[in-house]
Amino acid sequence: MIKAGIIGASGYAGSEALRFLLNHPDVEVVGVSAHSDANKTVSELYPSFYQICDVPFVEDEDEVIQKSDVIFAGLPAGISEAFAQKALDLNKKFIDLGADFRLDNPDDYAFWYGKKYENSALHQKQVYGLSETHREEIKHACLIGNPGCYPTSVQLGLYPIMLQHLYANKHIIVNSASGVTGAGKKLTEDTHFTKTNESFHPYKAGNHRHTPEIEQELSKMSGEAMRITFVPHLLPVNRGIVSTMYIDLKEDVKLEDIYKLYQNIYQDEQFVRILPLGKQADLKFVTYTNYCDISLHMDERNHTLIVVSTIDNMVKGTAGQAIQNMNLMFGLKENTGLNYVGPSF
Ligand SMILES: NC(=O)C1=CN([C@@H]2O[C@H](COP(=O)(O)OP(=O)(O)OC[C@H]3O[C@@H](n4cnc5c(N)ncnc54)[C@H](OP(=O)(O)O)[C@@H]3O)[C@@H](O)[C@H]2O)C=CC1
Ligand SMILES: CC(=O)N[C@@H](CCC(=O)OP(=O)(O)O)C(=O)O
Repeated sequence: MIKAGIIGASGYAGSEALRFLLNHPDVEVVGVSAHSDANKTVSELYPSFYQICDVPFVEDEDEVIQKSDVIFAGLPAGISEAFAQKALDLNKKFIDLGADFRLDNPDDYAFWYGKKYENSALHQKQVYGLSETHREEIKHACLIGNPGCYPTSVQLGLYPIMLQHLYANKHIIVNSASGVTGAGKKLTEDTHFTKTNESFHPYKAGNHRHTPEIEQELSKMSGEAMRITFVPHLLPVNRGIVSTMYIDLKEDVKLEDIYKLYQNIYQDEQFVRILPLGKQADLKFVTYTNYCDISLHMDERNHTLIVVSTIDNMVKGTAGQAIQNMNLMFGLKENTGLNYVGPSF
């Protein structure tokens, strides 16, 4: 059995990782940590765990790190470095659900997150954890920067286009909408029920911190410096992301050929489903699952491809992705513990 621990386990990302790990046949959860809720049991904080996980959160992250073979960190940006270093010193594997090991360029991290990489040597070991595009590196990694939720949906939606250079220009417009769990459990003025319910609005338009992560990875896929204009929106649902991407295509590229290309590139990927032409990706059918559903559409008049990509931000966008990566790191079948079907209605 793999011994797994979660630090920052009282947050949304950490508790979602716990939900999946408890159902994983090859994992034993050996420790969970939290600060404000230290000494409360998991089920006191989250009643869905009642009689399933009644252990208390401990305050000391080191205790969890020492007991575990793999540590999942669901912490705010800027505090994972020291924990990751401790884990690696003890030959453990570390999967960071936050943004501290995603960006290759320290200047990008400093600019977008307002913090510096303190331990440069540690960042040489980081591997970007989008399983479908970095599989071989992930298998040998000890330190994973699990992708952001929006970047996961966008990259999976654009990967075939990037690989085949089907874009007419290197600038792509991306509109995304996320459920409110994306903002974490801490209540803010903008996440009050009264403010989100029956509303829908953009935020951080053209200025969201996932922009450099998306550009970094699209550029690696295409081998060219890609740029995006990214506009996230807050959707009054608990879970789910819908990303809509608009790509001006090279001449003579047809929708049917693009559909075949997507089918071909994703044919062995269980968690990426290319919907038949004419169907529309819908977040309802991926919620609570590790699936990413993609639909393809053509604006014929402007020769613009429209790609719609949907995921559950808490699963393929966070915890499910992290467990998919753990499976790869430990040589398990990649879908172990992740075979959930979404709701029918
Ligand atoms: N929600 C989502 O959809 C996604 C989240 N992520 C990332 O995952 C990480 C966690 O996000 P999320 O779960 O949403 O956030 P939450 O605010 O829900 O949880 C944060 C967790 O971190 C703990 N924490 C806060 N400050 C400290 C500290 N100084 N030292 C130790 N623990 C601390 C909190 O515990 P306590 O309050 O007890 O201190 C809590 O357990 C973030 O980096 C986020 O960006 C990534 C992808 C998607
Ligand atoms: C709806 C909502 O607020 N979403 C969050 C997503 C953040 C997130 O999860 O991003 P990291 O993993 O990079 O921290 C946001 O826009 O900041």
